[in-house]
Amino acid sequence: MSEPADAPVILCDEPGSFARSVLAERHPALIEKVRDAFPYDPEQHRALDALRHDHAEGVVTPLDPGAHDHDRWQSWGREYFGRSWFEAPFLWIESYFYRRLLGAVGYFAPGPWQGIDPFRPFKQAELDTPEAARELTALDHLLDRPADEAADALLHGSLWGNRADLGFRISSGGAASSDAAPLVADDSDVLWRLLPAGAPATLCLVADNAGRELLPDLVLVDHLLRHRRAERVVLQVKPYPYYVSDATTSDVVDCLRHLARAEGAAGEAGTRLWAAMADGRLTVRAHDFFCAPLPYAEMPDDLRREFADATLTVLKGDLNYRRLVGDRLWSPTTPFADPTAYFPGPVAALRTLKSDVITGLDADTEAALDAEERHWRTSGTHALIQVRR
Ligand SMILES: O=P(O)(O)OC[C@@]1(O)O[C@H](CO)[C@@H](O)[C@@H]1O
Repeated sequence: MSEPADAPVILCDEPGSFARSVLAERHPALIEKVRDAFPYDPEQHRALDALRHDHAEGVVTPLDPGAHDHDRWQSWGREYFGRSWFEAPFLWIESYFYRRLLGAVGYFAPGPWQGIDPFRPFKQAELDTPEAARELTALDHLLDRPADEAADALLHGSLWGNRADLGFRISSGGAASSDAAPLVADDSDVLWRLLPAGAPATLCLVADNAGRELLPDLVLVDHLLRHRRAERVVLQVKPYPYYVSDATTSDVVDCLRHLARAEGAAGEAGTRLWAAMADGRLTVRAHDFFCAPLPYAEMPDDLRREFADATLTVLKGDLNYRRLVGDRLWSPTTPFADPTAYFPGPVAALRTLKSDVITGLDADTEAALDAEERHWRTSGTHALIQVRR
């Protein structure tokens, strides 16, 4: 079994590794996708060219000294500046890549492009797909079922919604789905015991992707509030665009509007959620730490207090999992409770597997996965619900 001291931090220099492929293939493709999606000016094109070149062949350079977050990144990245992008820890360099991409298109600098989300067209297109429409229509039947049965179905909808990750789809050739496989770990009974109906629970939901992941997340939130499994829900999103499709406050607004305008049960859920925002039962927060290149073990005190005050914190998605347990090559049978022992309150991970990090499997499951599929850790075809009380 791996201990933190001997579970190696994932770097990007290992030939053939998933982390290396993200840097070598996913990031350059994303730069071009963003470039094609906007009528950028010559300066923005030059900045994108420079980022692409540095990323492939150059070294990691610090932010411009005038950048609002220069000092923060200086302290987070001191040891990686001046080295190849491929020598940095995977978790750190991916966050820095997104920070630099936003910088290249002028997201942070005062001027006409300030605050224009370069990923917005992709996130919005998600909402208008026939698949998204079908998922909302299906709620008409689902929400008629007994509350516990509906709760389970909505929990799974939110879990598998995590496949709707646009970064992942850039490198998986667009495939977002296959039939849902049995979960590789399933603590959903523990999760439901932490949220019994009628108890005054506060749920903290740390969102991941916008669009087709956030819609089922919001429908789940509506169900928990409506059936009194939660008295209050705090939805934590990113303070700025990140990892392509991660949800920001604007994306929450887009999804709530989309739901509220829908027909049938989806529209009713949207109307209830709109009201829950107005009366404070549903709150949106966007802590800076959610875009930091750090594991949750290094969270600041104010966020630690928020998590400590929640009855349960649910972390959605693959990146949140990496940050929760640490972006390390754990032995898969390392108990989930070990690397999450520091977390200040009960915590659940809802995640489809899209990176090498995994803990909490039993030995038989690990053996079956190894026998069944070479890339089970990164293919996005497996999922888990893990809980540490
Ligand atoms: O957090 P999410 O949206 O579930 O997944 C993010 C992701 O696609 O991006 C990283 C590589 O770019 C991996 O951790 C993971 O595969």
